[in-house]
Amino acid sequence: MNGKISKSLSVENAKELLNSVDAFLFDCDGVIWKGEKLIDGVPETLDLLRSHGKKLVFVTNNSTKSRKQYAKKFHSLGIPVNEDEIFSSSFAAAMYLNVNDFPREKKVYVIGEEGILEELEQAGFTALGGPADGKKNIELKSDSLFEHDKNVGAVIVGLDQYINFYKLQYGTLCIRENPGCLFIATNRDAVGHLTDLQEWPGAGCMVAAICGTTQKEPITVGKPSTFLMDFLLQKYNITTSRMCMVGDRLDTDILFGQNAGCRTLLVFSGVTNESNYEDLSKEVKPEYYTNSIADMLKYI
Ligand SMILES: O=C(O)COP(=O)(O)O
Ligand SMILES: [Mg+2]
Repeated sequence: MNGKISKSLSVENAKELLNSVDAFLFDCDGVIWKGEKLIDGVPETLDLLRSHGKKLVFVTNNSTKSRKQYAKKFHSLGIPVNEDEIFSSSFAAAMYLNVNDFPREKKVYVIGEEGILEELEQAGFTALGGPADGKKNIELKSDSLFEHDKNVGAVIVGLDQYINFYKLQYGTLCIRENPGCLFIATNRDAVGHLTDLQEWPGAGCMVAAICGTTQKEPITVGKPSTFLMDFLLQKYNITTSRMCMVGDRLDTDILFGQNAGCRTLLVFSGVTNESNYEDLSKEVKPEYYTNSIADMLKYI
């Protein structure tokens, strides 16, 4: 909807949107929850949409969990969601290697958390790094040489609250010294609502660190890349023009929706709000915007 004027969601257009869409694609952080806390009215809204026969799908850039771990989180918050309704950037990273025939005898170094490791393992890949390297310290001594595995053929970088100098050196050496080593970013979100009260550094800052050391740009598999859309389309026989992407970030969620040909709805319950919207929406404009998905309860 670039170039067009964005509209505030209202009784009239919410009904039109509902009638012309078969699936709602929801971003998670800032739309469904903030950290461990559900956003008000979300379970009721999802129930309402399901009662109208809509398919609900969850597309998250947060790579710290696998699809299985996300399904558990949804259940613990009282929302019944199946693993196959979740499309996370951790899954995207493993699938990128899969569809590109990454050799199973090669290894993958992970700057990130458990979610990426679980998805790699499920896809049959051997991973190194991740949380296990979170407590490793470096001592910069004149005679010490940092050894890395020459068999690492890909480095995946995602959100990592335990990022350290050891992981930065490991990932950097693999990309710089192992011939053909891939540099994959799960996503490049600047910040995210990892807790309910404030925003925290997003995967974009971990990715930027490795861009800085290697002077290379990664392959990004999460939003706004439409890589995950192929998997979604394999599962749901719905044309993208009858899907609506709902998110709190313009440069990932809304752009992903637009890149894929979906309708788009921006919500002000996460990183974009009424005060920064004007500034942030210069390049990417959603079709609709509203305070929270719970507004649909009023409009539908
Ligand atoms: O927290 C992040 O990195 C982004 O996650 P989201 O795509 O669910 O908003
Ligand atoms: Mg979000």
